[in-house]
Amino acid sequence: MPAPHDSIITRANSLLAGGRVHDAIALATRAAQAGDPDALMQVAIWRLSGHPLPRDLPEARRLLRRAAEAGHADAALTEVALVGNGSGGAPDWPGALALLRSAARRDATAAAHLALVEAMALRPDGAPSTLLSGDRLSTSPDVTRFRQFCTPAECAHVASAAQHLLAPSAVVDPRTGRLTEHPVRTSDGGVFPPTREDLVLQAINRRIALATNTAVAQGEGLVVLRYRPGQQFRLHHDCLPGVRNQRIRTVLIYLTDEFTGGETQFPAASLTVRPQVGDAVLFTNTLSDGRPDPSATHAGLPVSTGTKWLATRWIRANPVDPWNAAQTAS
Ligand SMILES: O=C(O)CCC(=O)C(=O)O
Ligand SMILES: [Fe+2]
Repeated sequence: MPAPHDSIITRANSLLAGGRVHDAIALATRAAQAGDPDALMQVAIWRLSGHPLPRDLPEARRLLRRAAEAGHADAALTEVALVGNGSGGAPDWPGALALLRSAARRDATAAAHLALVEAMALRPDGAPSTLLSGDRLSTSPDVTRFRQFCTPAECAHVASAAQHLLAPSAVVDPRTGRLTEHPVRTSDGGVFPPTREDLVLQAINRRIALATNTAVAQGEGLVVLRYRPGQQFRLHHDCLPGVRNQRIRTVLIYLTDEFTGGETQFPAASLTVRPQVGDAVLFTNTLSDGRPDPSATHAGLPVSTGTKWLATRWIRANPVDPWNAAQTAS
């Protein structure tokens, strides 16, 4: 028997670990129905992940709503993310912003997000209200740089929001079972899942959509990479082998510039881009017929000193569903 002071969540998780799935669900669901904020959040997480309950995004949103109303700060932020990015309903920027405003009255994290969003010039749908203009650095490959695409405060936010997502890009060697260095990318990195797309990130994603003349839904989840001295992204192409929905464009946003080395290089154009904080580089990976453009091969050169932080958004030919990873891979 678990100790009586164990939380419902601890008890539900130990029931799950012991294979007593029905008992775990019954315990947490009962507590959620009684209005326990942690239980509401737990059942919402199960509804989002699809384990041990079937995925049900609208139901997850209803549970998050009740948890947020009961004062669960993380539930409130998750609800804001889902309302804004259209998980379990149509994307609703004004609705998400109103929820963020109300969360910001109680929660410092929400208030910090709101301050960053309020400093942006946005249309009612969250897209930038100003035109973005870039400088063409090369035509083959097609590379454009947008100076100060993000403010230093936005860059700092993206990097710090990504801290808990970072994992070494090591892979398991199938022969030895041991972790070994990824053959191409030695940085640490992570992808923001839809549940963690706060409105600062969503506004940046909308800005990227405008700059690339694509729909927000064509973008894969924003990736953040951190390169320490010696780390690099060796020469590669962003197109994926054998997929129908190809990565047609890439946007890189330099989140820091207090480092040496770490330039982005496009050998076919003899082009080397020196990162400056907030600058974005947009390039096209495919030719007009949709096939990969060989000249778009590029590298992130090794960092010599300091730490390079980068945000990458790979943009597909057609919308991707962030809740369906299999679809992203094909
Ligand atoms: O680190 C860089 O400058 C390049 C990153 C890159 O190629 C990518 O994220 O696809
Ligand atoms: Fe790349």
